[in-house]
Amino acid sequence: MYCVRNVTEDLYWVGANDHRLALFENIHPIPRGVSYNAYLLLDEKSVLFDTVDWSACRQFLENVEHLLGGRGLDYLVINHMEPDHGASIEEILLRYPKVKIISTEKAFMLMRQFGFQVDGHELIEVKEGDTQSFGKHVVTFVAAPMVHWPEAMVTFDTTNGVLFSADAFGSFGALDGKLFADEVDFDRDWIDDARRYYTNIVGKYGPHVMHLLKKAGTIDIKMLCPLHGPVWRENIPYLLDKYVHWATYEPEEKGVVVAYASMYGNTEAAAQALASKLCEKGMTNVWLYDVSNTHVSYLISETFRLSHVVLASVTYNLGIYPVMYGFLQDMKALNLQKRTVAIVENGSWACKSGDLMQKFLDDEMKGMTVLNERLSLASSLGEGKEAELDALANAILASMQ
Ligand SMILES: Cc1cc2nc3c(=O)[nH]c(=O)nc-3n(C[C@H](O)[C@H](O)[C@H](O)COP(=O)(O)O)c2cc1C
Repeated sequence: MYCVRNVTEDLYWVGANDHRLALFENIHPIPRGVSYNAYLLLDEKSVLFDTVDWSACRQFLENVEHLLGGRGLDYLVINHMEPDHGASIEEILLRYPKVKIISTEKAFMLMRQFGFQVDGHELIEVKEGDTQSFGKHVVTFVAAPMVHWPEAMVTFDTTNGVLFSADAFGSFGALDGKLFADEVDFDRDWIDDARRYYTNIVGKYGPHVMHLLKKAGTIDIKMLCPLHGPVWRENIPYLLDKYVHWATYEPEEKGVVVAYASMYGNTEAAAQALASKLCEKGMTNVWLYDVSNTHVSYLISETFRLSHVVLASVTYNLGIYPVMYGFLQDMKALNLQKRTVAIVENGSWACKSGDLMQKFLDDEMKGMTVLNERLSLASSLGEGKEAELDALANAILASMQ
């Protein structure tokens, strides 16, 4: 049975939702599932924009077949060939062998590399600024390298202002019927997943995203059709503003993420005490996470959101606690910058974690300001530590002015 929705009068969502996948890219937990979006335009020509993951292929094919109603498929535009969108290309080719595939040179190269059997079909290689008419609708192709793979492009329908934005403006989370962002309370129920999706999947490529956003600023976008998550037809500046923050590594809010690593609870207790101090002093936008039981994708997302980070770690065999070290490496890998960091260290006989975290932040990352004040624990937060704790909280607050 088909499951489709109208996007405009002649454009349809033909994607599918996946609640079975536990880990996106086999790394990131997606407890609310994910959608694979594809779109079918029924103009004088019939045009399919992207395909879906293999797991959603059957539903997708039923959707396309239903809407075509016996009509052939004229074009398949592949904005992004990554297998969670391109895996069903061959199934389309088997059913509609006369379809012409429009994509970039790099995408065709990668399709061959992945073993997608596209040769023998009509391939139309496009580049930045090329246009194509499908009847009433004329589209233009815009290169979007590294958003989030090198072959990516986006397609802008100049007739109605729809931007097929590939992985840009996407989100984790299954749609479950609610196709449009204005059909949900996005700021309450979706923004955390959208941020976690962006920061972990595309976060590294901020300059490339800014490049695309600058190009997008020159066209009159009425609708954003991403390959995951809701379609945007209202309040697009809200999402663009979030993207500018994320892509330039500017925090969205003044606030503190406290990430702690603790084996026996003493470093955790210090993190709690610091959070209480901050709240007592008026900064209540404070969020505590145990790195051992919080997937790092959530830590990354929160670190992109907030201006300040407290790293509280035990020393572990003369090193940083391994899970905390993993978090630091992820921050570096995703190019996170421009945060103010406070350090809490703990060691019972040879405390090293503070110096090592400081060195990592100074040497390996860009634009991180580490506060001079540091809370240093010998096993636990003893009575005599009140002044140090206070000084650290004050330093965090002072750096927010
Ligand atoms: C496996 C293991 C290795 C540790 N290695 C060190 C170390 O090299 N240097 C040190 O000063 N403390 C070391 N510690 C002690 C911890 O850094 C920390 O002081 C202690 O676990 C108390 O903090 P917690 O209650 O937050 O876990 C180690 C503890 C464990 C369990």
